[in-house]
Amino acid sequence: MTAPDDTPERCQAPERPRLRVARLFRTQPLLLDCGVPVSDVRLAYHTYGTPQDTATLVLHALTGTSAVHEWWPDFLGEGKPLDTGRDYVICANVLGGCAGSSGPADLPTLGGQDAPLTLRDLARAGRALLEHLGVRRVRIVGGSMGGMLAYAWLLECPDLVEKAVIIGAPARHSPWAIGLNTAARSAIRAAPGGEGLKVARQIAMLSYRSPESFAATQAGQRQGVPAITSYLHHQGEKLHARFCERTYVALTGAMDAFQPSDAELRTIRTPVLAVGISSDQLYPAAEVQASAAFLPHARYVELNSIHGHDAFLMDAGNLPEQVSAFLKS
Ligand SMILES: CC(=O)SCCNC(=O)CCNC(=O)[C@H](O)C(C)(C)COP(=O)(O)OP(=O)(O)OC[C@H]1O[C@@H](n2cnc3c(N)ncnc32)[C@H](O)[C@@H]1OP(=O)(O)O
Ligand SMILES: N[C@@H](CCO)C(=O)O
Repeated sequence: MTAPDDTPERCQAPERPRLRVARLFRTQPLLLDCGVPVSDVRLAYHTYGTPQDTATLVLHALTGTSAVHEWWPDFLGEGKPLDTGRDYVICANVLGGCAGSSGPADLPTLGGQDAPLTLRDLARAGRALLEHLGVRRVRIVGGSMGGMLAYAWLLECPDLVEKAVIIGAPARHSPWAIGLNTAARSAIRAAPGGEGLKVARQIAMLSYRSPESFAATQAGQRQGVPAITSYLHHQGEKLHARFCERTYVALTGAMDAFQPSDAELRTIRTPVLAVGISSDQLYPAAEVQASAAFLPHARYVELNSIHGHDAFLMDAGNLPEQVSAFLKS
């Protein structure tokens, strides 16, 4: 990863993707929904393509980063939905994240605890980044947490959003999703310092794939233990090496607390493409479809894959073509 800088790239097209950091809310603080004001917020971001005043904004998943080229190669590039030959593509690590943006350790506390963040807080911080970059209108594309955050953008910044693609995400968390996050946060609180985060990732991984996916990829033994056991340990170690437990608690808390009403969802006038994933155990396709049904201008399509929730990242099928067609329409 190259060193970040805070220079908006107005005059030249970037040669290689580069992490930049914008410093926002330096004169006027961001007032979080919990009532705490935050000044001098850092948002780390990548841009792709030539700067324009209309952009495509990518909203990453829970443990994602702004480096879309690293995690979504099927979607980013010339002729792809995030068309670097035609569009100005922006992705920022969310407020509260741990990939260059201001995270819980940088933010003020509330009653001695990390100040709770909301998805609307994250959207408001993102809006300030767009202003910093001179962007007036956006098409937004988000998967998983990024899809829920897209709902927050549609409610918080309807004036900015031209259209939205919401992949593998409901408008609000079900008891099932909150329950999984509760168990993950309990693990972190029971074993702070890393071991709990590893267990949290193991729990989450079981909801990100499917029984059929693991039967296909993790049958049998590996080094004397069931392959799935060794796989989950490996995934726990991997997340521990790249993620922060306070961010995990903050972002899962923000997702769980986001509960827009049916009436609020019906006010969304923006055209939306909602995508369910046939084998999603975390956010069942029917739940994604039911959320989209509240939106007056939503179309629903389904990605068929055995690989569960993570299919949008690893087994996208013809979804890139469908997203391209929607964004160009
Ligand atoms: C690649 C990145 O961009 S990660 C940084 C940014 N992260 C994000 O944006 C979040 C979104 N990305 C993700 O969640 C993930 O990267 C995904 C879903 C796209 C892919 O997950 P992966 O873990 O790479 O894929 P998969 O489930 O196939 O696991 C492969 C890994 O498990 C290891 N593995 C597979 N089976 C086993 C097993 N039985 N025992 C031990 N290890 C195993 C592989 O060796 C490989 O390890 P490595 O990643 O250290 O090379
Ligand atoms: N696997 C993705 C999806 C989570 O929703 C991540 O780790 O962020």
